[in-house]
Amino acid sequence: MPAGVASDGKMAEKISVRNLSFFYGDYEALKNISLPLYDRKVTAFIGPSGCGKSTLLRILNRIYDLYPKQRAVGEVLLDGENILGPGIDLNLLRAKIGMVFQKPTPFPLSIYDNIAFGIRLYEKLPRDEMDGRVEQALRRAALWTEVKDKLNQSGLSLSGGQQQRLCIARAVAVNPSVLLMDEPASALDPISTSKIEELIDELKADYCICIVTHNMQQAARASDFTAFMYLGELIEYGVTEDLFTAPKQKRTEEYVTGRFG
Ligand SMILES: Nc1ncnc2c1ncn2[C@@H]1O[C@H](COP(=O)(O)OP(=O)(O)OP(=O)(O)O)[C@@H](O)[C@H]1O
Repeated sequence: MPAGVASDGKMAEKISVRNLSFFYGDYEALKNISLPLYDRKVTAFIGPSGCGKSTLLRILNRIYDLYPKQRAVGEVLLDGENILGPGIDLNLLRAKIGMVFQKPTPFPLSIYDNIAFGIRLYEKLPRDEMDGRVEQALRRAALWTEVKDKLNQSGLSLSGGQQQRLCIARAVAVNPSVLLMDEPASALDPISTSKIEELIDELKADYCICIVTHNMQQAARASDFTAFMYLGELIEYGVTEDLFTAPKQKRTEEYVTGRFG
């Protein structure tokens, strides 16, 4: 059976978001959202500023848990298990669901240790195996040839685009099954942006990828499915090409054609 296909021949639903609402204190930032996130596909979250895209992404690995007064209601099933429930090991969850932020955030460590640091949290490996894992992660993030001769230099010495690929390498190094990306290319120049988009296209062979983007062309180019959100509601979800060429909702059409937002 091909990867990413369930036993009944359908695409495998890696994450199922079900009746999800989210509150910052009393403010309801997400209202009863339900959608599937398929394995080995890219899903883009789009919508005008403040519609809840980042909030939705941040629920998927429970980053909101770090903040008091933030609360999710509903279910987010990862391989059938509700990750919003009690008793979830958050470190394990964040190893399974990696996250890449808008601004590259390398640790102030060597390139090598940026990758090894995360692996050491979960596994104790002899040096030669660790070397192999670091190389593998850097290759996956299309960075190896650029850094292989300077692994001991600081991650902060790299260009912005390289730093972002280092962060992607750091996320994939712990063998996640889902990658969340919050506007991963918005701080980068056009060449670095297209490298990140190419990389997303390669990585989707192995991961379920969710990407928040303000860039309509990027969503259209890089994603298989798109969710259009507005004021905390999911207005429309579907195959990216359909949503861009034949949107069902008027507000989706206005947004994707640039008439508002
Ligand atoms: N820490 C917070 N405390 C209170 N309200 C918040 C907080 N973070 C976000 N919000 C509110 O929740 C709503 C959704 O915000 P969110 O950042 O998810 O939107 P977004 O679609 O990602 O926006 P942008 O495209 O501008 O990043 C907004 O109304 C925002 O003001």
